[in-house]
Amino acid sequence: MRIEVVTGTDTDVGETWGTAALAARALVAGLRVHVDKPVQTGVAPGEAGDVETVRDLVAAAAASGALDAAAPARLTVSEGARVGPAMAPVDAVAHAGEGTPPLPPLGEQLGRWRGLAAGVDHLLIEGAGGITVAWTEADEGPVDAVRALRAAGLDAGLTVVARPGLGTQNHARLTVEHAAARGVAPERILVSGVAADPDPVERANLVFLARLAGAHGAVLETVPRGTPPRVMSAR
Ligand SMILES: C[C@@H]1NC(=O)N[C@@H]1CCCCCC(=O)O
Repeated sequence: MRIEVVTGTDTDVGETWGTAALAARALVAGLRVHVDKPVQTGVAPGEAGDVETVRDLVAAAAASGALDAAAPARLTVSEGARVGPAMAPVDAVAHAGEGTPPLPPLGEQLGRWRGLAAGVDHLLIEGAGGITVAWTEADEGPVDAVRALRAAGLDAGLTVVARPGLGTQNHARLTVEHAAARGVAPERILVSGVAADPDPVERANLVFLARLAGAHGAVLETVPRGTPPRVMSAR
């Protein structure tokens, strides 16, 4: 049983796309996969959230023949909480108005993850935005999640999803160094949305990110643009 907590270097860097690619890779290997989003914000009741997007991408990949026809049945998804405003989770609760329940505390999320992990081979936990964005009112986020999972005896690691374009060097380095300083060196940097023919900026960024990953014992992998989302080892 493997648990992978997925965070971004920022919001909108292709975290869900990267999560779908990681799910697809595990499904191709024949594993039973669960994708959980502890806190989904910015989505109204009944609308598709990020985990439904992952499920739809996997279904489309199977329909196109890129995944075996039985793969979608090996994938399950869930959300821990959903809060309407498109804001950081703590702010979303504050702005959602009276009657909005507080965010689930980390202990409650941990209990859910233990239950979810028991039924599958691979559990992916997708965050909300970047590494310091809190999932709880006690200011806990992805690093705390990995630490709590490990403290509970589970095999958990951290993946950082980065975008390929200008600005990613600073965001990626801050993210990786923050995680490492808190005792959770990322195991993977996943560059989401890499062009088939990267421009000089993207090529330089891939070199930079490979060096950053190497310095922290992480692997660098990419998810090319274009469906289906798939993980490739970096050039
Ligand atoms: C709205 C989006 N929904 C979601 O689940 N993640 C995004 C939230 C990102 C929060 C970024 C906070 C910040 O870094 O400023």
